[in-house]
Amino acid sequence: MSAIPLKLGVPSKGRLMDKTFDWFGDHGVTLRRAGAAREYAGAVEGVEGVELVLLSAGEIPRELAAGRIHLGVTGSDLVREGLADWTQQVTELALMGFGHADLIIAVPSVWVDVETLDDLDAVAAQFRATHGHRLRIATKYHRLVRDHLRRHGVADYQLVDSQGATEGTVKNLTAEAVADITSTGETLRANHLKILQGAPVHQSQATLFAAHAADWTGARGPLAALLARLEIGMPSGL
Ligand SMILES: Nc1ncnc2c1ncn2[C@@H]1O[C@H](COP(=O)(O)OP(=O)(O)OP(=O)(O)O)[C@@H](O)[C@H]1O
Ligand SMILES: O=P(O)(O)OC[C@H]1O[C@H](OP(=O)(O)OP(=O)(O)O)[C@H](O)[C@@H]1O
Repeated sequence: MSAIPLKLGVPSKGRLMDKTFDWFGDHGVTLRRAGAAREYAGAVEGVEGVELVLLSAGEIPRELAAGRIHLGVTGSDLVREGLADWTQQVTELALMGFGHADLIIAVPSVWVDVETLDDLDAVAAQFRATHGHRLRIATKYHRLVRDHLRRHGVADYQLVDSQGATEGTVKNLTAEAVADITSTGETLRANHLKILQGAPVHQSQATLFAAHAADWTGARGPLAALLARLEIGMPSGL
């Protein structure tokens, strides 16, 4: 059997999976899981030469960077966080219009004097003098939050790693503030946190990416056919 030239990585479960399948279906390309329900293999109907690879949304940035998949669907936040210099490693082919979430910074609602990043900066300097350690911001988005705070001149803080239930860290006294994804805002409200005013750190949505490091020999034909079905222009430089 000859190797399938173009590999398309899509989320295998979680929030983005069903909507990814629907998005391709709406564009005339049927993605189908192959084999048993728990087998992470699949087929693409309607375009020749495209193999479906089912992966966790969180792993897709790494697989793109390594060139093990040619195309991948994942949140724009995960690519920016996971890949240093992401524009050198992938090209955005389509913003898919679902999986919207904002990466924001939030502080306790009772901090009535803190509404903006400038206020946070002022409080952070005071905090260090009073408590003997820097104000702690819990997050799993280290790269994006550091870059954002650097751009806004906030320096007197430390990040503490939180890979889940991040909004609980303030109540648990392991952080004073959080930086996390929100969509409805319910988790923040339930944990008595408020979002700082101003633009979010990042506005994320599901995005179709192409990998620069993939072997495109033999894959450009299937890519052209797939992009024609999706009504996306052929990117330069692949
Ligand atoms: N509350 C939310 N509402 C909408 N989108 C969200 C929300 N939280 C996270 N997301 C987005 O969903 C994507 C992550 O999806 P998901 O949690 O399914 O992936 P994951 O972390 O790789 O999960 P797993 O590894 O368990 O499969 C991210 O791009 C993120 O921005
Ligand atoms: O604004 P909301 O609609 O309330 O959604 C926000 C929550 O959703 C995500 O958590 P997820 O469910 O992925 O769990 P996690 O704590 O493991 O990150 C995110 O980390 C927030 O905690």
